[in-house]
Amino acid sequence: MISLNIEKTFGFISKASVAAYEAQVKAAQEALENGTGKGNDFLGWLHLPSSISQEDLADLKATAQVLRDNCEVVIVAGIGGSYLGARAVIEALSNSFTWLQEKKTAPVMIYAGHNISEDYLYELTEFLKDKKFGVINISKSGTTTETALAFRLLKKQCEDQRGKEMAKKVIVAITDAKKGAARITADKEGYKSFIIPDNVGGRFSVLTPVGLLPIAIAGFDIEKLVAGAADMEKACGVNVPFAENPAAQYAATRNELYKSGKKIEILVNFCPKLHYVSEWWKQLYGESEGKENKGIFPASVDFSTDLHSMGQWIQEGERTIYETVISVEKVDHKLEVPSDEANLDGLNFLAGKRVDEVNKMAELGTQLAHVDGGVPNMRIVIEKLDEFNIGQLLYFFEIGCGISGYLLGVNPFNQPGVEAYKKNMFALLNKPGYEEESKAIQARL
Ligand SMILES: O=P(O)(O)OC[C@H]1O[C@H](O)[C@H](O)[C@@H](O)[C@@H]1O
Repeated sequence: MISLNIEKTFGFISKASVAAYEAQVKAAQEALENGTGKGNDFLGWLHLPSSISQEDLADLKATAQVLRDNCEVVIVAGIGGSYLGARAVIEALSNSFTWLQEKKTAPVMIYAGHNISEDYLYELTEFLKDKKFGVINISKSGTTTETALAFRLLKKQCEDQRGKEMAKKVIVAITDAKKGAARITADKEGYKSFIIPDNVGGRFSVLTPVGLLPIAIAGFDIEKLVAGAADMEKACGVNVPFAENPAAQYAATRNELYKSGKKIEILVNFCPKLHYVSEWWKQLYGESEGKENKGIFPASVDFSTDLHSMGQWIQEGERTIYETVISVEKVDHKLEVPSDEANLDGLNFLAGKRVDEVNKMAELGTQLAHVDGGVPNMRIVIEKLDEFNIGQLLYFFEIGCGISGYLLGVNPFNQPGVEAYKKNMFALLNKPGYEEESKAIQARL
């Protein structure tokens, strides 16, 4: 079970000030539960874990098996909420060198449609030339340029390389039930498709087919992932007392820190496999809260790596930050530091110790140093990196985000600001329908 420790924020904010959020948090939880708050048409994620059926999972697993049987490589084409959740889970659970291993137990998962780099796409299509590959085209709106562009290239290559019939088998669409170009293409081509429910926004969609299908293809147990999330759904339920509800505590603490001038939350890990969990978290909190000229800026670092790059800033830079550390209790493997007679590197004081013990002391030492340096610290402890625990972590952050957004007073479920760059890009590229905008933008250049 995930636990949250906020003790090391109390030198900066008081225990009483966090406790004072109880009523407000309760109101936020009830607004979520009763669908009476802002953005209430996007609450499909709230009870998603407990409502996923065995049939849903069986359908996903069957499709995953088709791709596993027919592909050496699977491209997950999507951006933002349409790829980060899958990537976060897959990378957290995979061997760090999985794509370099000779004997593969699952297709190699590659991501595309999340940038517009010509070199990235060229190099990808080159790499795929002699590969049996499949594609999952993931886009809720079905109109996102980055993803649509990559999919256009990949679809053509897949059909040319593998033939129309096989392409039909190994291309899957995950999109809206009715709207958007991805839906039209999937229906016309006869692709297997899954629906992203209307009331689940992209950044909350990891437990829909958006995340579950790629995760199943990569060989992970989606049943356990969902079970972990469902467990957290209970642990963070509206009837759980404030002091015992980790998501309520997290939401209250971060809002109080924000009020006290801590404008930046840095999500910290000591395990590189969690890098994409942080990327997923940044979208979740950034898009949900960064609006109306307010919102905590979500940042992230991978320690101890970034202690050697960002550590100086965190220790002694502007005191507007706090840290939330994801601490993994148990590692999967055992590796001891060997003893060396010559001891030229002076490391014999570590001989016989587990590498993880060194890492844990780095973690503890960092926490104490940063708190001494004026950085409040929260700790989320998860038992280990497996499907159940990751499922818990995902839902913890989702519900924490819903509550936190309501405490902040914004609509956590829209993202109007994301359209500004798209409008300009379409105007600059002379997209039909943008004639006026094109003229106006040209006049500014
Ligand atoms: O799934 P899609 O409709 O392609 O959207 C993909 C992503 O891009 C959008 O611009 C939004 O800002 C994100 O919230 C979304 O997750």
